[in-house]
Amino acid sequence: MATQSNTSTKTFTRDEVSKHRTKGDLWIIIDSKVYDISRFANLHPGGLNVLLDEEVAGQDATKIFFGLHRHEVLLKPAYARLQIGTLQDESPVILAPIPGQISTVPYGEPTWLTNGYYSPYFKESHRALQKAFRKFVDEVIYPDAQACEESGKRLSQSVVDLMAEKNINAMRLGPGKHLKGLTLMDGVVQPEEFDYFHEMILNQEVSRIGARGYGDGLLAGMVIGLPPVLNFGSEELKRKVIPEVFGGKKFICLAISEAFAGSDVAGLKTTATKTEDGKHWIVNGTKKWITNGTFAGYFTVGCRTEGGFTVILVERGEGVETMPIKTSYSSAAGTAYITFDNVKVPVENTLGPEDAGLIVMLSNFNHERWVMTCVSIRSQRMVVEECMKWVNQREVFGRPLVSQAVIRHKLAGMIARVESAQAWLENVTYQMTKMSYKQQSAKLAGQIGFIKMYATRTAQETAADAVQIFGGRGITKTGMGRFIEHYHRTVTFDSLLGGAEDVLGDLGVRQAIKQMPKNARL
Ligand code: HEM
Repeated sequence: MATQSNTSTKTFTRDEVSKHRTKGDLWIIIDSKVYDISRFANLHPGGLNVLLDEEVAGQDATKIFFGLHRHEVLLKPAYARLQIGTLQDESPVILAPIPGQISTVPYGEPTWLTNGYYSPYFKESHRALQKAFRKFVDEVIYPDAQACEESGKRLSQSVVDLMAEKNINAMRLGPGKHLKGLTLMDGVVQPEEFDYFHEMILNQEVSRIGARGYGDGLLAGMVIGLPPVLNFGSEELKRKVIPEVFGGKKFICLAISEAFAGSDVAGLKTTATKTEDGKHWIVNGTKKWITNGTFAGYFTVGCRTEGGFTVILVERGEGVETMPIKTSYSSAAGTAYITFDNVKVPVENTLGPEDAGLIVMLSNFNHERWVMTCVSIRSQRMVVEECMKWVNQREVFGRPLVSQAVIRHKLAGMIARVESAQAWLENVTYQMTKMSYKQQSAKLAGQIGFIKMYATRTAQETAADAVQIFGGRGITKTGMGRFIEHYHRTVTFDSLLGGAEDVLGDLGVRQAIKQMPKNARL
């Protein structure tokens, strides 16, 4: 007989539940919770008949349920309210994720976050930032990411405002003077102690959202477009632009590539010519694949000028038009095609030396590639975690999927790849904390090229393996394999943004050969 354990939760015996097993009077048990699906059954996306099966109707359907649905299905309010009680003297084993929680799935977290393991690199402030920021990502960013990745809308202003309040935007530009005097993430880390490991944490935590287009829409344009202003802009320009961007009032993007040319700067066709009085630039041309371009208010633009190449900050206004480009990830990224038609820009907006602006671009490449590497490696880890869960819960031929040797072989490769990439990343990051920016350019450009090449290549291998493990679900946009489908569809972005793999590998080898000692012989 049903007993009332408190005002809202009834308890039932398994026997009682088993009496409700027909169309119109249908109960099931999932993880000790009792659901009345009598009315829902007709609306069930998987159909009515499967619910009337004798192993399901009135029975404990935990195993079969988790073989077919993600846990999040039961957490949705529309479905959660189908629960009418729990089993007497039993409690749930499968607990809902708690915001900020650390995964206990083996290899679901980097070693430094895994209970019982050690790392020489991470101090208390790193751990405090990780803890606070993960909670923020889970509670604030993740729900917005899922909604916008689907709708294609840019991130919500309420998220930007909260990020600004906690100075997350400023932290994403890495350590430096721009953090002075700011309260970072409610004070968990002091500006003067903020280093590249803190920044790595932000990059890696945010990539757990599993929404690649939104991830770039989450102000990636700022990460690559603002440093030229920060490092090469006049004091007056910085005073105006930086607070607006960090404060989330205006967005910025980096506009270099064109349909005509990418990193081949000599081939760019966008021009900037001076007015007769020398007070303005007149900018004409087009730019393509510009992340955050559709909603940016500022554009850091690479232009051909009379004697070379110059970087100019253009503000959205007369003559600037942006159009969305459809790519294989969501338009939440704001990827744009931009036209500049006789746009008048004050010469004070010039960033760095006139006609010698290549240095402005090159100076940020290493940092940009390192950021992408952080993201690529952490996304790979999420795929490892998804696969670990799936192979454990999915049954084939009456046994868990992981009992197949070929599946274990694939997992071995995935784990080895992500662990080696993370260990290398931590080493490179440590070097960054010890070197000046100039030393980094000289000594780490090649290493960063290599690690990005390695990370994005292994990411693609892992994506392909994950699809094989998930089968049809790995190519289905909803349900069990939805993160795998998304990852597999969008993984290529990382391998192209910031330089194609072969180009980066080649850069690394050329740098190494340049440093070969003259007396080296076999
Ligand atoms: C409270 C109970 C249940 C709820 C709220 C529910 C909800 C859903 C939802 C939302 C989907 C769409 C796929 C997704 O987004 O994951 C689905 C699919 C499905 N459900 Fe259920 N379901 C329930 C119980 C069951 C049970 C007990 C079975 C047992 C056979 C079942 C069998 C299926 C099947 C076969 C599919 C299609 C799966 C696929 O396309 O891969 N469902 N269900």
